Formats: sequence, C-alpha cells, structure tokens
Amino acid sequence: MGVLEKHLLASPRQIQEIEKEMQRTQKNKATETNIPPPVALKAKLAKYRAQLLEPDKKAGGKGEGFDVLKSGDARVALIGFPSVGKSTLLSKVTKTESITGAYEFTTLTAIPGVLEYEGARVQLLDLPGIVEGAAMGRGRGRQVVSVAKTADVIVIMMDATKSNEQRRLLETELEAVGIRLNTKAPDVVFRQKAAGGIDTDEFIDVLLGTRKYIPCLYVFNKIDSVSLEEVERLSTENGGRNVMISCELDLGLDILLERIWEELRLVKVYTKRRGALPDLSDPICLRPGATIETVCHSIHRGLASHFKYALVWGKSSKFSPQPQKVGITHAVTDEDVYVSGTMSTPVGTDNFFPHSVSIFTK
Ligand SMILES: Nc1nc2c(ncn2[C@@H]2O[C@H](COP(=O)(O)OP(=O)(O)OP(=O)(O)O)[C@@H](O)[C@H]2O)c(=O)[nH]1
Ligand SMILES: [K+]
Ligand SMILES: [Mg+2]
Repeated sequence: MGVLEKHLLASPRQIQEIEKEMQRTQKNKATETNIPPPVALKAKLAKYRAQLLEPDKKAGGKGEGFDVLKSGDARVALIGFPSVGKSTLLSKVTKTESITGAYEFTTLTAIPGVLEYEGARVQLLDLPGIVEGAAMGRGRGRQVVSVAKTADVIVIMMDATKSNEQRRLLETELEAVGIRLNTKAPDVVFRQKAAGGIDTDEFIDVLLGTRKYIPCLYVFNKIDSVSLEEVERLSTENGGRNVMISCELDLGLDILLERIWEELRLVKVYTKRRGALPDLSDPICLRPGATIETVCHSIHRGLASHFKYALVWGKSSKFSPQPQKVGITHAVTDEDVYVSGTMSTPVGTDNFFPHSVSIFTK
C-alpha cells in the first residue's frame, strides 16, 4: 500500500467526526429546517464508509452472504445503489428502525424487518447499497448480491430523479451471480429438440442448478421530487412491474406491499381440530408449488410418514359436505379448501399430532 492510500484509509474515529459535522450542518438552528450537507463533506464520508464495506483481506474476504437467519414465511431483498431510500422504506413498513442518512453507504450490513400482511410474516431485508461491479467482488457488493439469491422476491429500488440506466446496471449485477429475474426455469425433458427448444446455456443452467429464477419488482422512490408526467411515464413502462413511491410523502406504499404479496404467491392453509371450525386468523403460509406433503411438514416433522389421505373442498363448494379425497403429492392452491388427513397412527395417539386430523385452505 502506498503512502497516499494509507493516508486515505479512514479510521472509525475519522468517520464519526465527519458524521457529527454532518449532523451539525444538517440542522439549521435558526429556521429548524433541514439543509443539505455540503457536497464535499458528503463525498468524503461516502468514500470512507465505502472502505468499511471492503472485504477483510486478512479474513480471506470470501465475499459470502451476510449471516441473517431466514425467518417468517418468505424473504424479500431490497437491492439498489446507495441512498435511494432502502432503509427509509424498511423503517416505514416494518417495526424495525434502520438508520438512514443523506450520505452514501449509511447501511453497512443486512438489516431484517418483518412485513405483516394478510396473516403472513414476510422478512424484508434492507441491504447496503451496491456499486457497479459489485458482483465481481468490488466492495462487499458480492455479499449483497449473494443475499439477493436467497430471496423469494427481489425489490430493485431506484431513485426516480436519476437516470433509468440504474435498472440495467443493477440487473447486470444480479445476473452475474446467477439470478434470472422474472423468467421461469425452463422445463427440461429429454426429447428430440424441435424448433423453439431451449438453448444450450439454459440447458446447462438447469443441469447444474446454478440459476435462481426470482420474481422482481422495480420500485422508483422519491417521486415527490419529479414531475407528474415523469411519474406517469415510468409507471407505464416495464409491463406493470414498476411501482412508484415516495417514502417521504407516504405515497404508493400500500400498492407496493400489495404487489410484493402478489409476487410471493403464497398459499394460505389453515388447520383445524376434529369437530372444530378452523382458525381463519392463523394460516400456514406456503410457497408456490406446495403440496399436501409440504403442509404436513410445516405442521409436524413426523406427520407425512403417517399420512394416508386428505380431503379437499374446491373453492366453488366451500365447506361442502362432499370433499375430494387426495394423496400426499396433491398440489395445494389458494383457491381450494382442504380437510385432511386420515392417519395410520394407532387410535389414541391423536394428541401427539394435535393438528393432524384436519387441514384445509381457503
Ligand atoms: N425526497 C425524498 N427523499 C427521500 C425519500 N426517501 C428517502 N429519502 C432520503 O434519501 C436519503 C437516503 O435514504 P436512505 O434510506 O438512507 O437510503 P439507502 O438506500 O438506505 O442508502 P444506503 O444505506 O446509504 O445505501 C435520505 O436523506 C432520505 O431522507 C423520498 O421519498 N423522497
Ligand atoms: K443513505
Ligand atoms: Mg441504507
């Protein structure tokens, strides 16, 4: 390391001092209004904080994902360049307070919050801002995009006042770690290839299992700072995947949560005890593709091995006295009503699986 570089590396104390100075300049005592901090100060702080994001070379700097335990029914990751408002959003829509600031790299690690929606608990992850080249190991960006790979839905967050180029750059970073946005995994079957078959790259992707196919929403924040025409224009682009919000003015946040919920496509399943009505306020939330077996697993680990059959009510005949008998591989949907499951357990062990007698979904 050269003398100059050494001089540029900031100590935590130097960073604290700049942050303090920023706070002093941000509040105008006389008018009690916020004034933007001087550009030079912001730039200096951003540079120092970006260094904190560099992988620790001594520790190997492997650039692995952050250690945040998955919790709740699904995970949503917030990906974006610095200072687009990711932490502001997390603090608005969850009970978690993630520190926000008018300078880049305010957030240096993954901050989980919980979105409560229609009885489901969804983990929302606030992440450090990424920079171009993140996936190639610049800064801790690689870690950030690796976390995105574990999400059920990715929210790409952008600043509506900045160029639309942001989107392409962010997508490139995600693709570099094997994420495919808004496309389905191709169905690979071994048959003679007719016209329109999948290409070799896709075939290899599927064989190696290295690709993750994840739905993505594109959120433009700070629409309070652009013209109505611009908001209109952006909202009609991108096949309905653009969501326009202002965290500051509380605009569009309900719509965003609704869209996230739609993209998650969670299936809600309710359990009930024999002879009792189900508790509709306490669903089991399952990912798309769930079967009766998934339902069993989420109730009790040992349940599936004792399962004989389940009874299904279709949406059209809700609570009908004539259910359909289905097996363990039956796919559950949000539209059907299920009541299961005759167990092969000996009589008298019913208490061991208190919810095993009846399972159904709305
Ligand atoms: N005008 C406007 N400013 C906003 C809005 N939302 C957030 N901000 C401001 O944008 C700045 C950055 O917000 P943060 O939430 O810290 O952004 P971030 O994306 O978490 O930033 P990093 O953690 O540094 O990557 C702060 O000064 C916020 O007050 C908004 O809707 N409108
Ligand atoms: K910030
Ligand atoms: Mg942040």
